[in-house]
Amino acid sequence: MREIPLKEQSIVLIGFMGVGKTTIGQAVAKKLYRDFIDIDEEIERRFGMPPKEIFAKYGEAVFRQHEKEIISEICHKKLKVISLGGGAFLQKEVQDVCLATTTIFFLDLSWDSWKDRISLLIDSRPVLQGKNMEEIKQLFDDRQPIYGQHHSRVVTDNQEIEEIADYIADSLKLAWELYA
Ligand SMILES: Nc1ncnc2c1ncn2[C@@H]1O[C@H](COP(=O)(O)OP(=O)(O)OP(=O)(O)O)[C@@H](O)[C@H]1O
Ligand SMILES: O=C(O)C1=C[C@@H](O)[C@@H](O)[C@H](O)C1
Ligand SMILES: [Mg+2]
Repeated sequence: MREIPLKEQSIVLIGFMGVGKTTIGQAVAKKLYRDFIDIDEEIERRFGMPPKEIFAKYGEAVFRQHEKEIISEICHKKLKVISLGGGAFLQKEVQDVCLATTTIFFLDLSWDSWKDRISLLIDSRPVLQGKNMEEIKQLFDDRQPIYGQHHSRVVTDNQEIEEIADYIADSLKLAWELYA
């Protein structure tokens, strides 16, 4: 398959759950006049239920299989901004298809900042259910290496959503100019 030119590649946001992929992805899409696709919302639309219910009714493996298939399909589309779910990059096939077809930004938030956000996440994120803080920290640490494969890393501690989105949009415009 022919390589997608840099400027036309979809932008993919990765990172641990709750770092802001969905929120920031929406803002980046607006700034770049692109369509926004959130993979969790896409899975929810196709199943007619949110990830938490899919996990409870069908199990994580079924969720991951659909997540992988949907990402493989959507990454080949041009000119989108795509936010993945926090665990999507656990799958090698997802890493490979995103690296080959898109420009990937890793949203990097420290544990100290992330833990202050937990009340916003605890009810809706199935992988946090039933875990104590120590176990959640372990999950946070265990998952960091999977986000190591990316094209650009953005440290998001103490940054407003709009500031992060501006940074991503501006750095993309610079890269498109430099590598045109
Ligand atoms: N930079 C930020 N500053 C303050 N709050 C933020 C920031 N980014 C995101 N949030 C808040 O954190 C919460 C989680 O954000 P969001 O749903 O975008 O995370 P996510 O990375 O998409 O998570 P998931 O991996 O579970 O899909 C939301 O309530 C959002 O408003
Ligand atoms: O980090 C995870 O494993 C997940 C994050 C969410 O975005 C959802 O994709 C789902 O709740 C699983
Ligand atoms: Mg999200």
